[in-house]
Amino acid sequence: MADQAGDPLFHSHDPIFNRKELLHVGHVPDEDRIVGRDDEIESVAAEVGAITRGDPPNNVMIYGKTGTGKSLISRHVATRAQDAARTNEIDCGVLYIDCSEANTETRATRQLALSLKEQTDYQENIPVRGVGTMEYYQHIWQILEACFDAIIVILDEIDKLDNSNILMQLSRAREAQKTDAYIGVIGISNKVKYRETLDERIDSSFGHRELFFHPYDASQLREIMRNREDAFQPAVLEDGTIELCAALAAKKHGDARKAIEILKEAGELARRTGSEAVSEDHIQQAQEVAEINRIEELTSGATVHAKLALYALASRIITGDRETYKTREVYERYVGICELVATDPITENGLYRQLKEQAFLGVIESEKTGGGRSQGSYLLHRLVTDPKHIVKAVRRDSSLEELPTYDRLSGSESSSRAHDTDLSSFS
Ligand SMILES: Nc1ncnc2c1ncn2[C@@H]1O[C@H](COP(=O)(O)OP(=O)(O)OP(=O)(O)O)[C@@H](O)[C@H]1O
Repeated sequence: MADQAGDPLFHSHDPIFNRKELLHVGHVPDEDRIVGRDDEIESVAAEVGAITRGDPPNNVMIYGKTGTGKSLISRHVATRAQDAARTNEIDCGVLYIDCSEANTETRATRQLALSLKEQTDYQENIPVRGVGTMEYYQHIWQILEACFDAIIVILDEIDKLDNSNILMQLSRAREAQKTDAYIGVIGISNKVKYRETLDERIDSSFGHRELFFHPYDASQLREIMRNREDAFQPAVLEDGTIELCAALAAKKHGDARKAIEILKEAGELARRTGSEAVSEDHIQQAQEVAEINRIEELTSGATVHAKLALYALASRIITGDRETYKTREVYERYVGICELVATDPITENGLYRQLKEQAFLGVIESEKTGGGRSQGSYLLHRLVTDPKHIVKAVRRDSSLEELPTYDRLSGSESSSRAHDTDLSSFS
């Protein structure tokens, strides 16, 4: 076998990245790389901080759009509280549960029990299957009794849990004499209306404070990225790239994750194309890739007809002179497109339902407009993103790759190619 270090196939030096791990999705940055969240850090600490003095903490719910630092700040404060508690000789555990994966009470309690076991020298076997929620709670109470004075449990994406009983069990554990340890829960959700979904009994026993994290503005996003500039080799990021990346992410909704992802993708693009620097052009291209990926992900569970409906709306916008179209107008285009891909169309009513589902997923916006008493009202549909991205995302479906490209629809590609599609039905 060839010696990898000496094999010219594998470069020992990465010309673009220096510490790429700083840009990985799951990376938790050090304290000195956290920017623009001082007030939020203090607010969360004020709720759970009593733990560090051996007093009962408050539960707290953090709301905010994606990428606004909810998970990061929760983990950061919980870890600092754990350290501060230790200096006061208080044993405080920190547990993080991603409820989008552990989305049932059994899964969440199993993960809690297993994580607690991992942090201690608890000897009893905790089976991973074949036992119910009650048994996992038993292990949790036993471990808490034996090993902890307090714990902070972070329940990320809490709205994905199929029921919220765990909140009641954790907040009533002392009262029900299951354990003497104090338990503080930090719940995290993108859905501001989560509280309304809680059973009254659970809501009252959970008795939490609510905090709202606002989106970052462009200057905060710039700072967040500047603080990770050493992810790249010195002088690789051209002037203006971070500013552009921050401006693009701020335009979306101030999502720090998106900003970091775009920066990383731009670096990958530069490396793939053999460039020595990351330019504004790489950032623009990376943003497009990120947006197409996002749409592909959002529509991954959708039917072919839903994708064709989206494509029909996008193609109307590209070839027309308006941003909004009625269901009937989208349907007419959709029927023509079905012919192109040899698929039987569904009914107009069926298409209307598909469009409504896409509105629910946040890919389009549908607004009722109309017409006065005699004319009746109708829906107008608009895309939330650039139609070019929709066309590219839909064409990634292997059964739909024969659909006309964006360039073909917009007329920027010549129509003399061998496999040209007849667009006469699009007029
Ligand atoms: N204030 C900040 N300073 C530095 N990096 C940040 C900051 N806020 C967020 N980030 C980075 O942005 C990414 C997303 O942050 P985080 O996971 O905390 O967002 P979130 O609000 O929990 O999003 P979601 O609801 O999608 O889970 C992470 O990589 C995180 O390190």
